[in-house]
Amino acid sequence: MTPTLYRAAFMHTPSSPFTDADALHVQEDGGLLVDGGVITASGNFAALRTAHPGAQVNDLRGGVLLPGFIDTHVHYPQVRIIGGLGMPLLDWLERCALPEEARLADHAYARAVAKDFLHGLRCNGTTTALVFGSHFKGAMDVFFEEAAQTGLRTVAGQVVSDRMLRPELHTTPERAYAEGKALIERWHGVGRARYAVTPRFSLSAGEGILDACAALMTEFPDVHFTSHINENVREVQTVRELFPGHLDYLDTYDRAGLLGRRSVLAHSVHTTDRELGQMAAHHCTAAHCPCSNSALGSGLFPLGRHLNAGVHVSLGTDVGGGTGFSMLKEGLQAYFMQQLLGEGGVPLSPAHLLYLSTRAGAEALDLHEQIGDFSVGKAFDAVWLRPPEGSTLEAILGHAESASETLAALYANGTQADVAQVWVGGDEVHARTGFKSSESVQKQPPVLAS
Ligand SMILES: O=c1[nH]c(=O)c2nc[nH]c2[nH]1
Ligand SMILES: [Zn+2]
Repeated sequence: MTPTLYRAAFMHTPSSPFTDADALHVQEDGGLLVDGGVITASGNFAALRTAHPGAQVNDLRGGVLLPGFIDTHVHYPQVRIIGGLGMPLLDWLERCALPEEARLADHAYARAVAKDFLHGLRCNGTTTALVFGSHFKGAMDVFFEEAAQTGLRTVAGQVVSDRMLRPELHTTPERAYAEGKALIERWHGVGRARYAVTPRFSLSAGEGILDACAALMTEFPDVHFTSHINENVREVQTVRELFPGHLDYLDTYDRAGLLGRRSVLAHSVHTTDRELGQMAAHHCTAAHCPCSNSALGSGLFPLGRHLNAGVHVSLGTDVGGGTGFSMLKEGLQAYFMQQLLGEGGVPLSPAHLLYLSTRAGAEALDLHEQIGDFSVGKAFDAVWLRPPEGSTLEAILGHAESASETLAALYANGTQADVAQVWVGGDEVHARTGFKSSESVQKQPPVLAS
């Protein structure tokens, strides 16, 4: 097939701005040559055009091209209950989340929810997600079937618990193991799907369930692990009472043998220094979910303490405790919360926000050799942000004087309405009306033109 040369103003962070002051890479009139879904050359458009005269040009000027967003904590069964405000975590679970999760016992309902969920991801420019699944195996088969239809990259798992939720959401260690094994054998590594072993949290998962999870991870060492940790003070206190012989919350996962390079722990708001030291030693990731932490009043994420301890941090929307699928909004809220911490906060630049919503997620999932930025050899997973004509964001971008200002404006103002087109592995997975690859795109000067 003829390679495609994408012409766009693009930005990406092939390294971390937390350790590299020059992490933000910008091409104002850039070119990305894509062959078989993989970036084979990257640089200035004119130079690439000369070197590859036979390539088919896809002109994306008039917007900004970013690596596809990577959401490292988002709940599939909760898409339809986004917006339950005014409750702390445990009340919100009981009143909003769990009644809806019980409805996914019905496969037809689960399929409709999966479609809504996957649509929410892709029309917000999210190309990869670490997905907290359903308690029902059937709803997970449905989810993976629907995900395969969309072309998105998903790392997802059946959620397992055996106490303190609702009886219909409880399983046994034997069933958790058997159903997890069947799902891994059917879906892990098939197309763009991967599997994550997913006990809901230690509050609802006794030692037998955690051991069943560990057995799966021993048998299938390249699957992922995800759960919640230290989100809410009442939750933390309850876990302490349920595991009196354990040192702390992290120790409940650690002693079961669940922590490693591919472990992503959501929230980590009330984590102790001992736990941070162990998370770093195990190379775990903390998935920061600032909109959810704000909506449920869980607390202000201590980003500086995580970074100082050497814990990797990524970003998650935590739909439906969170307030929507936009990783732009999530980045902005992460910035706000560090601002609110005053001197204890980490000042986040636009480059940090881009890194947290793209490359940091790829590292969390151990997929950074394949996705997360626009380096040569990476899959072409991308989101083209192009504000609608006449929008405020269009006006702001037209007057931005630097790449950093442009990026800041995107995070401060960008919404789903600005997502014009989305690709995964070079395949178009979403296009706003009027922006199909097959249709001719209006030619406009690049937003970043100097
Ligand atoms: O924000 C959260 N959402 C959930 O669904 C959940 N379950 C356990 N802990 C949780 N936290
Ligand atoms: Zn969650």
